[in-house]
Amino acid sequence: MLKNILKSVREYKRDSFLAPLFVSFEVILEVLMPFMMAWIIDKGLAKQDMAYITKIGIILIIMAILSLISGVLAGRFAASSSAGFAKNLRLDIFKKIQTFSFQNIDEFSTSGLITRLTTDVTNIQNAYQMLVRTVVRSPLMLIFALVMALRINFDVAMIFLIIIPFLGIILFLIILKAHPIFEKVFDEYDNLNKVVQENVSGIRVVKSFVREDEEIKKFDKMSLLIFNLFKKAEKIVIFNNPVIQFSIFTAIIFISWIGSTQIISETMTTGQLMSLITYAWQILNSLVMFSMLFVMIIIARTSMERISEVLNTNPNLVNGENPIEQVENGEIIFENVGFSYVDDKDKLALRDINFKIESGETVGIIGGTGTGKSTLVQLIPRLYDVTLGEVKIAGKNVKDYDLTVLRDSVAMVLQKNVLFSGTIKENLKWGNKNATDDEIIHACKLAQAHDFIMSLANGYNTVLDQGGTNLSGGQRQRVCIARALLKNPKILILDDSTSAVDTKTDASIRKAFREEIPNVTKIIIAQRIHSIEDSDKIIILDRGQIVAIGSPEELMKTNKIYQEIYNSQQKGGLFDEQ
Ligand SMILES: Nc1ncnc2c1ncn2[C@@H]1O[C@H](COP(=O)(O)OP(=O)(O)OP(=O)(O)O)[C@@H](O)[C@H]1O
Repeated sequence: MLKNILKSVREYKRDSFLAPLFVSFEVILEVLMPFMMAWIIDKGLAKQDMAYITKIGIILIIMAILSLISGVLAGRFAASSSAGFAKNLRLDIFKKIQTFSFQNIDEFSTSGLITRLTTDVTNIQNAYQMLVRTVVRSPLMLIFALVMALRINFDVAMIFLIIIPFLGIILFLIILKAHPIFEKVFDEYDNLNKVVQENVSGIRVVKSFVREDEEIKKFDKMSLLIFNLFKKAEKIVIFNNPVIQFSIFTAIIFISWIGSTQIISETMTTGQLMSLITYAWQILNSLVMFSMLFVMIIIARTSMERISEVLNTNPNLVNGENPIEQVENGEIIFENVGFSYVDDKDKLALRDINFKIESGETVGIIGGTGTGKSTLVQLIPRLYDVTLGEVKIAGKNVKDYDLTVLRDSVAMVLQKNVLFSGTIKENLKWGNKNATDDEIIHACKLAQAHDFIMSLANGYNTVLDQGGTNLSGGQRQRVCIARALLKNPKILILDDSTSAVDTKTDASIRKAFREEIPNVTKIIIAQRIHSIEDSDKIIILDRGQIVAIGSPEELMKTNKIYQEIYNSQQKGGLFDEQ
């Protein structure tokens, strides 16, 4: 886990090495200073030797300045190495997420991935910064101060050898108890992010349903849960400070008591006692720092586990060996296809799906909500892989194609398609980054988007807000269709993508498709039967299975479900027109 994450340090290895190096200089100087102060007291003051006091004083000042410079440099390198490491780590996670399949993303959840990219990386950054400064500083300070103390007075300094292992055990117990709670905290962070993400992206719906109070309550509940978990974890963690303080103050009292009796009996000098007390403080300091580092490591360990989960996940949709580099035509075959979102053959969202679509055909898919229409079409460009059976395009299993080639040949306008911030033209160019203005206009004309785009003050250069919220639902759908057309696909799938477009424009889009792109296989999922009644074939889905398949005329004659839908919508249509 650690190795995998530390790979992201890369070009910041030098700074990560320099920080502890300067920390070591700082520690050596800090530990030597009390020793020399003892000389001033014992040798200089006792003999009233001003020249000696001045000489050692000047050396001490130089050492203090050098220690300060080392400290500043160590801080600078620690900050740059940790910030750089975090930057690389974030990029590595982001890159990995780009390789994920829909299924991988479902497993982690979008909010889970956002927490990993933000909070978790920040935790690791903080711990790393502390680590490069403290990992050398604390043990070095502890060992040097201890050695110096033992050198001054072995018997008195023995007290530290009892206290340090005692504190080590306590710290270990604290980690053991606090770690599982921090783990829970981060899971709750995922949920908090989910609430925020849902609320912010759906703020218009929240407002139109006057759900602000409920949303605030939901958020408050989540925050309170995190607060309580943190409190619980901190209650355990906070315990280490008083324990350390108590132990060290006991040591200082003990040293002062023994030390003063030894001064009286002239087996110890005042300077030595003063140095011993300073070393006790340094030991205290390094233990406190060490315990803080431990707390950070407990938090960071949870974050590291969560991040390495992402980094270690192999995208479950990858190219096979020698992938096919070209899709010949738009013929689609489903053979005994079954699909489960949870990869469980007993929980199939689609079962026994068999059909053939000839290249260039227009096929409509209808069925009630949740019957598997979107699921079925997502198997064509391999957004998900089948659980059972095979999906073939132009006679070859979709798994045998190069993924990029496959997805370039299958343009899909998803039900929840999004536009990104940028101009309309930039969004359209997602379909083909080399598209000329003429090609863009042609695609927009086919999608019946050109006229409304031209009516905007800045035409194709109109800047869209995030999600394209400054366009109407129907306008957004048409831009998305044009974007898909620009890919020059062999197969075009519209997943309920004209639902917000008026019936007349919808008919014009279909007419344009028929006339202008006759060789492209078109699959249209629709709720309105009008949107598919001129298809070559219609597939009716019910509870994940095909219940009928045939031309609209055949179905009208033979299929009860189709007749019912047709008649009910026909009535609705007449009613609308009255
Ligand atoms: N990402 C997912 N993870 C788990 N289950 C899912 C996921 N997406 C859809 N499902 C489930 O699969 C089934 C089919 O959903 P699908 O979206 O294909 O239906 P649909 O016919 O397109 O519905 P609609 O017309 O409402 O869009 C539903 O029971 C749904 O709950």
